Amino acid sequence: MLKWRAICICRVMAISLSGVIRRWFLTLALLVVLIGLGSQGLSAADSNERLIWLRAEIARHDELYFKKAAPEITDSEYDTLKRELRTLEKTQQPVMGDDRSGDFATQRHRQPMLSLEKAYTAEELRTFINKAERTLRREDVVWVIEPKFDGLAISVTYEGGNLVRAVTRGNGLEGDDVTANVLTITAIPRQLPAGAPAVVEVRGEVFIDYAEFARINVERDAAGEESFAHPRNLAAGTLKSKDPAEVGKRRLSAVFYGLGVWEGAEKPPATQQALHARFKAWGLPGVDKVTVVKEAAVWSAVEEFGRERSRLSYPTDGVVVKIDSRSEQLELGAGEDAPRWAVAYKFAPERVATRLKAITLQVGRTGAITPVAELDPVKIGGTTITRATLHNLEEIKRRDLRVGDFVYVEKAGEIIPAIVGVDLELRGSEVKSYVLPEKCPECGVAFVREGTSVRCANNECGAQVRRRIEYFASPSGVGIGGLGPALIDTLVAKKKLTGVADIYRLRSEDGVSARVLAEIEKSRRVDLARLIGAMGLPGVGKKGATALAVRYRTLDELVQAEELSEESRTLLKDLMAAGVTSSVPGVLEKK
Ligand SMILES: NC(=O)c1ccc[n+]([C@@H]2O[C@H](COP(=O)([O-])OP(=O)(O)OC[C@H]3O[C@@H](n4cnc5c(N)ncnc54)[C@H](O)[C@@H]3O)[C@@H](O)[C@H]2O)c1
Ligand SMILES: [Zn+2]
Repeated sequence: MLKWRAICICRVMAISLSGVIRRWFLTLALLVVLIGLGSQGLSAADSNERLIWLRAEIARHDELYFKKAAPEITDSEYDTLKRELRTLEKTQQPVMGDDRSGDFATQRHRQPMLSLEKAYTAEELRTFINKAERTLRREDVVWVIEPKFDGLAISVTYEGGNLVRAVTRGNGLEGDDVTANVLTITAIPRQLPAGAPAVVEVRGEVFIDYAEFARINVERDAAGEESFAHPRNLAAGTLKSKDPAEVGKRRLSAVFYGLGVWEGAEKPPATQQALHARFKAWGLPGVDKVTVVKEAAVWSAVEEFGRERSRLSYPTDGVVVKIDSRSEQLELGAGEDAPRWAVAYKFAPERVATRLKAITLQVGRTGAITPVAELDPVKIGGTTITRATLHNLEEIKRRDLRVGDFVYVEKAGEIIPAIVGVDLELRGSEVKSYVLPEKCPECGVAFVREGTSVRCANNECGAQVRRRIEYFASPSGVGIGGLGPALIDTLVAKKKLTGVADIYRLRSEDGVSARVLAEIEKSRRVDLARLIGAMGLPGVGKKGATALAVRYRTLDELVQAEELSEESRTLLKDLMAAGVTSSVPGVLEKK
C-alpha cells in the first residue's frame, strides 16, 4: 500500500514540476519511499508474493494430506503456514481444507460442518474466552473441556431412528458419503432407541486407537510395506477405502460430541453435558473425559489434561474448550468457518534437537530402498530414539539435510519420530552433503534408478532374502509364531536359512526351540491362498492369491500353472520338496 501511494505522489509531482526542482523532488520522494519500506519489513510486493506462494503451498499440502493420505510435512509445520496466511490475509475468508477424494458420492450437509478456531498459547486461549464472555455480557459462563480426538470428522444421520447416512466434513458444505464404510464400525448403533428425534445428525470423529495402529503397522512392516506415520492418516485412509471388506479388517473407533440437524417434538439437550448424557443413553460412543469449569480454572484444567494425555489409549492433538449452555452457544453463533463458542487448544508436539550421525539405507523385501536417519540417542515422549525415517530420497534434498547437522525431531502422537528441521546456526564446516551410494550396501550390486528413487534389483540380495523370510513367517504370511526378525537374522548368518523353503528343513540342532518347530510343522498344511500370499509373488496381492488358490486347489496343480513365472515355480517346487502340502481347505481330506 505505502509503496503504491508513494509512487502516485511521485507521478503527480513529476508532471507538475520541471527541471532541477523536479529532479530534486524525485530524489526526495524516492528517499521517503525507501525509508518507509525499510522500516516495514516485508514490502507490499513481497508480502503479496508470499501470500500467493502460501496459498499454493497450502493447497499442495491439502492435496497430499487429504487426497493422497501422504503428508510431506508435520501438522505443526502445516499449521504454521496456515497461521501466516491468516495473518497476511487478515480477512474472514474460510481457509478450510477439503477432504473429498473423488471416490465417493458427494452429499451436501444440511447444516455446514465447521472447523474450529485454534489457540496455541495460554494467552490466545484466554483472549478467545474473554471475547466470548464479553459478547455474552456474562462472567460466570460454564465451560466444558473435551479431548480433541485426532481422527476424521464425521456426520451421521438417523431418520426415524435408523442410520441412513454417514458423511465426511469435505469442504464443510459437502462431503464424501462413506456410509458403507461407517457401517463396519460396530460401536456405531444402526438404530436409536424409541423416542429419538425424527431426524438427527450426530457429529463426531472416526479414529484409530494406539493398539490397533501398532497392530496394523507391525503387520505392514513385516510385509515390507511402508508403515503409517500417524494414526490419523491411517484412520483417514481406512475410512476413504473403496473396499468395505478391507475396512472391516481394521478396527475403526468413533466418538460423538456434537449436533447438526435436530428435528423432533422435543428440544435438543440444553447443555453440552446433557448432550453427552443423551448420546450415551442412545448407545452412541461418547466422550469419556469431560471437565466442567469456570473461566478462571480453564487453563489449569487444560494443563492437567496435557499431563495425562500420553496415557490415553487414543490419539489427541489438544483439547476443545466449549461453552456448556446451548442457548449461549446459539447466541454467539458462528463465523465463516468456525463457531464463536468453541476453541481448540493445540498442544505443541514434543521437539528435541540432536545430531544426524549418518544416513543409512534400508532394503525392503522387493528391493525398495528407504533412507533412515541415524541420530545421537535422545529422549522424546518417554522413549529414547536413535533413528528417524526419511520417507524417501527427495526428503533429504527438500530439507537440505547434511550429515553432521543438528536436526529437530518431533513426535506428535505418531510412533515414528520425524525430522522437522535443521538448525542452520549450529551447522559447522565439517557437515557433509549426502551422496547416494551407487551400489546396494547389502549385496554390492549397482542400484537401478526408478524416477527419483532407487532399487536393488538383485533377487539374491541378503537383505531381501531376510525380509522375504520375515514376511513369509509373519502374521500376514503363513504365521509362524516365534520365528521373528532376530531369530531369522541369526539363522541366515549361520547359513541355516538361505530361502523361504529352508524354514521346513530347520531342526533343533540349529538352535530352534521345540515350540517354534511345532509352529513350523503346523504351517506345512496352511491354507493355499495364504501360502501364495506369503510368497509375496510380484503382482499377486491378497485377491490374486485367493483367485489362484480357488482355481488350482492343490500345490501339485498350482505348480503346473501357466501364469507362474519360472522363479515362482522353482520356489513352489522347493517348498514341496521340503514337505509343504498346502491346499484349499477340505481338498486333501476328501481325497
Ligand atoms: N501435515 C499436513 O500436510 C496437513 C495438511 C492439511 C491438514 N493438516 C491437518 O489437518 C487438520 C485439519 O485442520 P482443521 O483446520 O480442520 O482443524 P482440526 O481438524 O485440527 O480441528 C477441527 C476438528 O476437530 C475435530 N474435533 C476433535 N475432537 C473434537 C471435539 N471434542 N469437539 C469438537 N471438534 C473436535 C473435529 O473433527 C473438527 O472438524 C489440522 O490438524 C492440520 O494440521 C495437515
Ligand atoms: Zn542388495
